[in-house]
Amino acid sequence: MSNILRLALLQMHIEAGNPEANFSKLTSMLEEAVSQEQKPDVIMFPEMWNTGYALTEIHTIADRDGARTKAFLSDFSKKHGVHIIGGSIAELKSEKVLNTIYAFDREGNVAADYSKIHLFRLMDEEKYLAAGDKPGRLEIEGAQAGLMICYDIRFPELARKLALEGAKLLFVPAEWPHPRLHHWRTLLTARAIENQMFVIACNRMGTSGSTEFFGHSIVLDPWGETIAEAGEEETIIYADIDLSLVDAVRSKIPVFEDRRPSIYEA
Ligand SMILES: O=C(O)CCC(=O)C(=O)O
Repeated sequence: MSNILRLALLQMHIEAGNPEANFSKLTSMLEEAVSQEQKPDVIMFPEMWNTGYALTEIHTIADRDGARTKAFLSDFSKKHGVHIIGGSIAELKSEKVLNTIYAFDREGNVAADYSKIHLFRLMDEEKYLAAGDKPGRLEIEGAQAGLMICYDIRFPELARKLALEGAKLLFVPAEWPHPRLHHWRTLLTARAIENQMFVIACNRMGTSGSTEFFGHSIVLDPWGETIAEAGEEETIIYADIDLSLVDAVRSKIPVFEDRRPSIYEA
């Protein structure tokens, strides 16, 4: 089993309230990613890519039980033999709308589902969406990975819990807007450094109403160094990561052995 994983992050524009346009855009970007000479092992995309933040109509346009999304992404991952971290979608479940990541293995099986735990009140999420209540984890080529969505990265406890449970990678789909680029880069870098893990974050780009999204999808290594980062345009970024770096960093600076939780954990 190789320690090297090739990643593709689809930094796409999302049309609010138009799932058809978004499915079509995603399809063409997925086709582009798998047509590269060196096919990616893992493909991911941004938060709420099916509907965008059309919150006032979200109940009507959310994907019921994620059925359409799951069928589409399962077929694609199986056909091309790739892992997919399916961004997140607005999903209607028991008459509630959740913001959910579905991840797929190379055979098209659902490898994990995770619904955003922390709702972002600055964008009225709590008025329209229900929060998830369990962490998201999966295994990719023998390595444990964690899932978080956008605002979740402001909660270091969640990333630390995932790392303590063995995660070496953290995937973060997002719709993170201007003017908080500094927060985006700083928080993601801090999660990578403090947990000595790869952080792979895919943001949307483009505008929606008066909100401007800056892209800057990024892949950070366990030292917090940037391996790849997009600008503000619609693009796909590719990155090769060597999973053995996690153990190397953790043995050089043994943060996890040096923790003293009895002093600072409630
Ligand atoms: O925390 C932030 O500044 C942005 C979060 C956000 O836009 C979201 O969770 O959708």
